[in-house]
Amino acid sequence: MSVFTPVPETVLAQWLQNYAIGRLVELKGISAGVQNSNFFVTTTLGRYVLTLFEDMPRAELPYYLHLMAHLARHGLPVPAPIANRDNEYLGTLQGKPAVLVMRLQGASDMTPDTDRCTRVGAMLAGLHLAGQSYGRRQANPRGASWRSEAAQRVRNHLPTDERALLDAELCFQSTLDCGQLPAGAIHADLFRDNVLWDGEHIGGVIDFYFAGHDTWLFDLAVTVNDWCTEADGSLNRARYDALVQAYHAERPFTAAERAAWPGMLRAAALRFWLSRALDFHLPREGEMVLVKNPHEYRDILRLHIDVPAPPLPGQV
Ligand SMILES: Nc1ncnc2c1ncn2[C@@H]1O[C@H](COP(=O)(O)OP(=O)(O)O)[C@@H](O)[C@H]1O
Ligand SMILES: N[C@@H](CCOP(=O)(O)O)C(=O)O
Repeated sequence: MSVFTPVPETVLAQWLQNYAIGRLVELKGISAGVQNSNFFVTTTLGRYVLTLFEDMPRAELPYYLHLMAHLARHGLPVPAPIANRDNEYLGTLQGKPAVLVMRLQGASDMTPDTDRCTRVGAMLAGLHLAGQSYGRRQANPRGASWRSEAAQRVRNHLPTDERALLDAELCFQSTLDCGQLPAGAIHADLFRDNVLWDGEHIGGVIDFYFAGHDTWLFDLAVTVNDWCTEADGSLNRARYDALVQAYHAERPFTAAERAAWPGMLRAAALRFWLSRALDFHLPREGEMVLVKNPHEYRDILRLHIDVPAPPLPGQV
């Protein structure tokens, strides 16, 4: 369920007068997603998605919206936010910060083949390169300091074996130096459900609300952990090779990145193990939150420790 805040049609019709996109034809709540209230909005001029931000700080929202606008301007299939008549992306609706973005074509694919992994790898490299000229900067909200803090909050709720795994992993992560790795604006949550396929093409990349400044390699590791793993957490070699080679062809890896890769896959697995374990053990009160299985990411982490992934392509 993703409509936490209802929006009556009469209220939206009035609110749309702040925009130049015609009159309201249809409003429909969207049943996917876990963070915000989302609606499909059709007007006499086009199709849009309305998002009401439920608990994200208003001050952080311009970073995400301007990043989406920047990437769309660079030709990436990212929903461009719509400016209102005051030339602002962010408005207020039902007391919540609210934005309209373009509705993109397509549907997500939870069982992608190697061709789709190739396209995602190439698109992610393009997203990183286009992000180099983005002028704003905001730290990855789920970066290294969040991970340490989240680990302390969840640690005592874990069974003994998981607590030992967490302590050992935090200790390992604290030895890694990411200072030499190329960094910039990253999506940070490029899961299969955040990519819409329109035939063989990527019709849309959505949900930029975990984006931030961090290493490009972290973004790639998040993507590989979701797109290239089997149900037991092991890597699917064909999808893995397709995705990382396509990325490398657009934006070649550096030596420092190749050295950091095994640790980065672990950092990315830890990030989602922690957020899911927090949602599981310390659910946010009063919200209808879809809790995803934390064990999936605990197991991906364990497998990266036991069976390091094949090296990234490039000169040794
Ligand atoms: N710009 C868009 N174009 C088309 N569909 C979209 C767009 N934005 C969101 N959606 C649809 O809405 C659903 C929920 O959006 P999402 O951003 O994942 O929500 P949440 O922020 O709550 O996790 C997506 O699965 C997708 O079906
Ligand atoms: N991709 C994350 C959860 C983030 O939820 P989203 O619906 O906003 O993408 C996970 O799988 O844990």
